[in-house]
Order: sequence, then structure tokens, then C-alpha cells
Amino acid sequence: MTPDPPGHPPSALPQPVDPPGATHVVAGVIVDARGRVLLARRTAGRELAGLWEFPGGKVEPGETPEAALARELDEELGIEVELGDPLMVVPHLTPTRRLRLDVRGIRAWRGTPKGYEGQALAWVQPGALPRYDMPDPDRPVVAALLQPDHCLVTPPPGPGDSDATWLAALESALARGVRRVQFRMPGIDRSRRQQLLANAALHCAAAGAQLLVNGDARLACESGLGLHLPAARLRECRARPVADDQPLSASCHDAEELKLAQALGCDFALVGPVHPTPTHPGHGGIGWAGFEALREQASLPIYAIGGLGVDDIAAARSHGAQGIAAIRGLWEA
Ligand SMILES: Nc1nc2c([nH]c(=O)n2[C@H]2C[C@H](O)[C@@H](COP(=O)(O)OP(=O)(O)OP(=O)(O)O)O2)c(=O)[nH]1
Ligand SMILES: [Mg+2]
Repeated sequence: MTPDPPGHPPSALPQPVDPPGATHVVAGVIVDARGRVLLARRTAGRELAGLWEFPGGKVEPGETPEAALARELDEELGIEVELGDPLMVVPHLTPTRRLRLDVRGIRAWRGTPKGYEGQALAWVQPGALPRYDMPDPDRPVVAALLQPDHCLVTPPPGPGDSDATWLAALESALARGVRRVQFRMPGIDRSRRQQLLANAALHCAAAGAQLLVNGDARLACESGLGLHLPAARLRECRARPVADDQPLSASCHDAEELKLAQALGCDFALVGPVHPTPTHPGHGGIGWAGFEALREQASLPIYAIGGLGVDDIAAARSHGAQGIAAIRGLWEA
């Protein structure tokens, strides 16, 4: 990268660079006045025929992603669009190529979308998106549209902290918008842990937040809550340890663990540490490049963890993450 010339303000966020050989695909999330999302069905005789996708296509050499998306939506749907915010960029490794699926919101459009290439179209309520058969890289995109973009991992009460102090901190995290919580309680005895969990479950239910118990499958099942598997537990699992309707997540550090998590039917995974953190002393962090190298080998939603907070969600999304998971970053106001 060339340094900024003296006297000029530093440039904004560096633009992500496609790895050599990657196919850059841009696609748009088009939402109508009733909140329905437009999907198009891939036509017969092409790769992934019959699967549903967000309309879009490949960026051509010399073209900006924005121009490519506008062109694709004109060619495929006959609409003129105004682009909105980036939603996410999913790096994905297929058996034949390295793909970057770059998905943008569409702020407004002119015209009525029609299948100009013979493709079927469907306007889908967001909650029904998971029922459509879509290419693997779309799974994290659908999750980004439907699920929380941050996940709190609780710290245990500090020395001398009462349960009431801990619960008040949980309540304020929920008031700040936390909707997914992993209950992690290292070093706290079972009876106190159970008491804290029972109260945490009440607070989370009142806030409409999902709660997953770290490690303790029995406690998760007894309380009808979700389960989070630390990597060592994940590696011991031969079958999904909780019912299909109970949320399941896992911590993963390599591609093998991610594939295991996906095969077990985990709803999402946590991958990191992206940056160094006090909870993992001596670990320099995998960085965003390391995160992407794992992300591209799996299709389940993945939160990035390690030295991250809500300010990092947009960056996390640009590397294919569902968002961020954090202990301190989401516990302290
Ligand atoms: N448009 C789109 N493509 C997707 C999605 N998910 C996904 O894996 N892909 C893949 C399928 C293809 O391998 C690639 C897009 O290539 P494409 O062949 O449809 O590209 P295009 O519209 O430019 O069509 P073509 O002129 O190259 O035939 O990206 C998605 O949601 N939307
Ligand atoms: Mg296309």
C-alpha cells in the first residue's frame, strides 16, 4: 500500500482486495414494501441449477462491484437500482473455485422486477428464507438477515460480586440490545451456577434473548436452554447432544472443528481469537485473514471473537462473519 502523501488526511478503511483467482460475485437484497425479499431461481443447464439465490452475478474485469450489481439487476430483472449498505462478504471455497459473495442492500429501485433470463422469481418473507434451497455461501447471508449480529459470552461474577450485581450487569447488557447470550461460568460451583442460570433464563426470556449454556449438556437439557460446546467437547461429540429445536453452538479453532460443528448441525460457531485477548494469553490472534481462511471452508454462521466489540461488526461482516462475540466488549457499558 502506498502511504498517504504528507498533508493529506489518512484515507478511509482500506478496500478489501480479492485474493488472486477469487471470483467476485455481487448480489442484492431487494425488499418490497411488505418486507418480503426477492429470490431468483437458477435456470436449468447452469451450475447450481434449481437453487434460489439473491439476484446478481460476476463482477467483470475493470468493473466496480457497484457498477456490476447495477448492471446485473438491470439485465436480469429490468430494474434500475440505488444501492444501500453492504450486508456481508462471504469468502467461500467450492470444489472448483474460490468465491467472494458480496451482498449489498438495495435502497430503492425503479421498474417491476421480471425474470428477463427465464428465471422464476419469489417474494419471500424473511422468516421463510431458510426453507429455500440456496447455494452454500448464502447460508451465512440468510443468517445475517435473521439472527443477532452480536453474542455475549458472560464473565463469571468477580471476586466479592454478589449474584444481584452480576444479574444487574446482564440486565443492562440486554437493555443495550444483546439478544444472544452464552452462559459461561468457569470456577463457579454447581449450585451457584444453577441459581444464576435460572435467573439469567428469566431475564433473557423477558428480553426475547436466546440463552445457551457453556459445556453442561445436562444443565442445558434440564432447563430447556441451548448448549454451547467448547472445542474439546465438540471433538468428543458423535451426534447432536441436544434436541433439534434446542440451539447448539460450538467454539472452533480449525477447519476440522468447523466441519464437525457443521456436521453435528450446530446453528452457529465462534471462531477466534481474531486479536490477542487477556483470556488467551500468549496467543497472537489469527487476524482477519486467518478468520477468512476458516470461514471459506464452512457454511454455518460464524461469530468472530477475540478483542472485538460492537464497533467491529461492520468489519466482521466484510470478512464473512455473522458479527462479533465478546465477553468484556459486550459486558461493560
Ligand atoms: N447471483 C448470485 N450468485 C450466487 C449466490 N450464491 C452463490 O453461491 N452464487 C454463485 C453461483 C455462481 O457460481 C456465481 C454467480 O455466477 P453466475 O454464473 O450466476 O454469474 P452471472 O449472473 O454473471 O452469469 P453468467 O453471465 O456468468 O452466466 O455465484 C447468490 O446468492 N446470488
Ligand atoms: Mg446471475
